[in-house]
Amino acid sequence: MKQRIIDLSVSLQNGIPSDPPPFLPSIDYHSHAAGALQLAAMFPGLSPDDLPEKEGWAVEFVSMSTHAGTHMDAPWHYHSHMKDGGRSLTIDEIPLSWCIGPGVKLDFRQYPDGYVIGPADLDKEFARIGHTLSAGDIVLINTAAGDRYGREDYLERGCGVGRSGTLYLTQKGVRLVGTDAWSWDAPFAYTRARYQQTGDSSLIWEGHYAGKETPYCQIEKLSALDSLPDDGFTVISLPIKVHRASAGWSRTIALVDE
Ligand SMILES: N[C@@H](CC(=O)c1ccccc1NC=O)C(=O)O
Repeated sequence: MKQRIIDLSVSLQNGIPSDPPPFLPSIDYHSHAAGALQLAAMFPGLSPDDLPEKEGWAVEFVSMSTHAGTHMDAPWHYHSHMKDGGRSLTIDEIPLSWCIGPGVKLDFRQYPDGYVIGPADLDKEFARIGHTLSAGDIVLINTAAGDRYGREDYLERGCGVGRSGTLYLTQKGVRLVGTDAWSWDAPFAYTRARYQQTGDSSLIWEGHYAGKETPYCQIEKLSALDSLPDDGFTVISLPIKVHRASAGWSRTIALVDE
């Protein structure tokens, strides 16, 4: 069967507000002209003028966190150990069977920024699209943040999934979820206000911390979720293996039957 490939990943890019300022990625581009000098230095007697149109190699040096761009969080990101005491999985330990599977997309673009999705919202959306959740499904949420990537308000846009919503998914055997927002949790600007009003620290990062009970991974900063069907597609998201790390950059794609 013929399959269409949809790229669900963003490009890492300088100069866009993709993360809080201290965490912005930085890409240092070395030109073909600079590369000609580097290459010539490795071959005594060679001049940059001897290279094709005086060009050597282009290369980039990148400084960034493991959470820059489209990436997958491992349970180690949200706690060092699980509720039962076992050490949390790091990104290099995630079973690849979690990373490839049937996808289902939930459309939460109409929910207000900062809204915390719970089981009733999930039930309503699964009923609307007529999908029965199965163990191993990869659940992607399309939020209002999706079409704001690279814009000033990206970090404050979209809804997130709370503790009860996350447990609803993981208790049914979901091991990988994804969002086009900055975090699986609601934007911190809203959680900060709720924390200030209530003093309740259990509201902070509640969706992430729910993974201490049943481990799961979340892909963040996805792109183009609006071009996916509701279900009937395969997600492939293979995180780069960074030894004992909390996350890995992950080129994420969907395969849709034509
Ligand atoms: N959005 C992520 C956190 C995150 O992206 C992050 C956390 C710590 C340091 C840097 C981060 N992001 C980008 O560099 C989350 O809520 O899991």
